Amino acid sequence: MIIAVDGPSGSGKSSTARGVASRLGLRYLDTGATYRAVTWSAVDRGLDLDDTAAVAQRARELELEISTDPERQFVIADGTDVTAAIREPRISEVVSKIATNLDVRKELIRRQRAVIDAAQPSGGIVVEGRDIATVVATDAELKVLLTADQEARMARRGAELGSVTAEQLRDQIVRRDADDATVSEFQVASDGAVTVDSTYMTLDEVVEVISRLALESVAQGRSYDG
Ligand SMILES: Nc1ncnc2c1ncn2[C@@H]1O[C@H](COP(=O)(O)OP(=O)(O)OP(=O)(O)O)[C@@H](O)[C@H]1O
Ligand SMILES: Nc1ccn([C@H]2C[C@H](O)[C@@H](COP(=O)(O)O)O2)c(=O)n1
Repeated sequence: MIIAVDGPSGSGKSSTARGVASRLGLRYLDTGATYRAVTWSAVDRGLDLDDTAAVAQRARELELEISTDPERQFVIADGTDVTAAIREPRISEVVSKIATNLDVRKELIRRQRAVIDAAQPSGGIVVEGRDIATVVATDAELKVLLTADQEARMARRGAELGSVTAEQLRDQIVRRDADDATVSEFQVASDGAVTVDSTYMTLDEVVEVISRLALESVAQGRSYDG
């Protein structure tokens, strides 16, 4: 089974997808972490991030190991544990440049699909990002567009980051979504996707709703099979 969770920044995709995977005993893939790892590597090597060919070459060459255990997440890039480093503001500020590089996307989508395929024998995977339902795993059994209004998303990110200015928060949420939306459609639900608006829901409630939708889609699949 594949559960796709897409949506804008700060809507709760990572926390929710990880929670659903833990609850249902599935694997979990944070596709944003793959874009962040390439960004970390390009910055580490001092590449010009506007040099799309050089950055795409880096994406193809990077040795990337990403955990799909929802209880123990890590990312290793060329032998370095970058789990924490890829979340630093210096990476968040520039990651959209790498995520809008179409050759980088091609390479990372190929790798993401390989991870998804590898998870199938163990029961399935919850995959979160921006283009999972529309590009990476169009055959997902359940497609969720997870939203929350902009104020709620900015407040959540503010609480997570601590002391940040309103301008920094706006950059993290509004500017990044605008840039990312130039290459992926994550602001309206794609065909067959269910929209879950988490603005007034707790994290536990969102995990509960999506887990229930997943179990219902499995039950429905069984009855179609006869
Ligand atoms: N329903 C919720 N209610 C309140 N806080 C939430 C909820 N869901 C997630 N959060 C909190 O909001 C913050 C952002 O959540 P998360 O990182 O999961 O979002 P995201 O959509 O994956 O963001 P990004 O795409 O930018 O990585 C986290 O601190 C998380 O704990
Ligand atoms: N499937 C995906 C996943 C992520 N992105 C972009 C969006 C951000 O610019 C960056 C990091 O994502 P985050 O960790 O903040 O969710 O990668 C994308 O374009 N497609």
